Amino acid sequence: MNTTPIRVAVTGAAGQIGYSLLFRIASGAMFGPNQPVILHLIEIEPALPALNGVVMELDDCAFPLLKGVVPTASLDEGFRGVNWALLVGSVPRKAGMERKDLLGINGKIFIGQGQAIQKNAASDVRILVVGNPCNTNCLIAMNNAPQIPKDRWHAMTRLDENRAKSQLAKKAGVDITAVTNVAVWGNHSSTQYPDFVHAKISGKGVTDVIKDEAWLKGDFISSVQQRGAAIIKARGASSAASAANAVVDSVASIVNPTAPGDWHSVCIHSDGSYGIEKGLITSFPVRSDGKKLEIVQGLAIDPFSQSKIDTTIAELKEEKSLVSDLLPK
Ligand SMILES: NC(=O)c1ccc[n+]([C@@H]2O[C@H](COP(=O)([O-])OP(=O)(O)OC[C@H]3O[C@@H](n4cnc5c(N)ncnc54)[C@H](O)[C@@H]3O)[C@@H](O)[C@H]2O)c1
Ligand SMILES: O=C(O)C[C@H](O)C(=O)O
Repeated sequence: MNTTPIRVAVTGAAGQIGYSLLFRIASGAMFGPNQPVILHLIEIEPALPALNGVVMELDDCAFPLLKGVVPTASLDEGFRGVNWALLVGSVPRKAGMERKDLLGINGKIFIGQGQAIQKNAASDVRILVVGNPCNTNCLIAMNNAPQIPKDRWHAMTRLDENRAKSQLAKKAGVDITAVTNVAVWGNHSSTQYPDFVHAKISGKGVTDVIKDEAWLKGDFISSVQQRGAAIIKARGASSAASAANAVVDSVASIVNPTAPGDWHSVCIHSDGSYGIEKGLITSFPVRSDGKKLEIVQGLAIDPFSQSKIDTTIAELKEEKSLVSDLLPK
């Protein structure tokens, strides 16, 4: 048992995702069964009464690994000394909207949060942005915290990876664990490219197992791209439990070594790999050695994949230009 707890800040802690996420972190699902945690729960002032109810429920779980809870509306207090900052708090889209339509409402939240993380967090802080549009919100926070190394910033496409795996497993009639090497490229948006070309089923290329190329190039991609919207239509609210599960998966895959030969998807600061503009927060296939992430290099990108990647990167550039006034010069 480690004796020093990891301090984890969660913004929007009284929201839908928060309600699924906090209990998973406190139970040990994110950092393992021997790692104590202290939760810093950040909400806006009007949500503090609801947050108080969530804190009561956390108490009532008597989690052995939960060594403290700090509920607050103060960004300074909330981010003080934290090792991880999970930026969930922001407004979800409604039916008929694209995620980038939220930039005007949500973008500015990430200026103050980036600044407060830089001022208060532990020197080893790592950040995962979930609130949409998560890539560009992460770009805003990162650029407002220039002293934090760029490789600490992440935005979430693990939900898309998990969705893609589930679709491929169903189509091939195999267990979900047989599907590996699923890369999501680009933006967490309807332009993202879930890459079936490099994905594997039981170690074989997906195209050797699923012969229906029209499905792979058509319904597979669009169903992953549109899954968030389909859930909003069906539930009247955006995905929450599956999103929280993807947050747990994302962090666990960053802090633990990746299985040999496999990779996962997360959005990180582009270093120019695969010709993608430096500095954009872009989803790549990544591997971890338990300490550091690296972009998987050397994948051959065929013309079909390249055109999909070009489209999603063009959208990220467009989003960046829309928020230029939120990025310090
Ligand atoms: N990246 C992904 O894969 C993914 C998946 C699902 C949802 N999301 C996004 O996550 C976000 C949260 O979704 P939800 O369903 O939990 O929404 P929700 O409305 O249920 O909860 C959001 C919470 O954030 C709080 N909040 C708002 N502004 C805040 C601020 N400045 N500081 C702290 N807290 C603040 C609200 O009070 C609310 O409690 C949305 O933007 C949604 O689109 C992303
Ligand atoms: O689609 C949304 O707006 C919510 C979330 O980003 C999702 O992918 O489910």
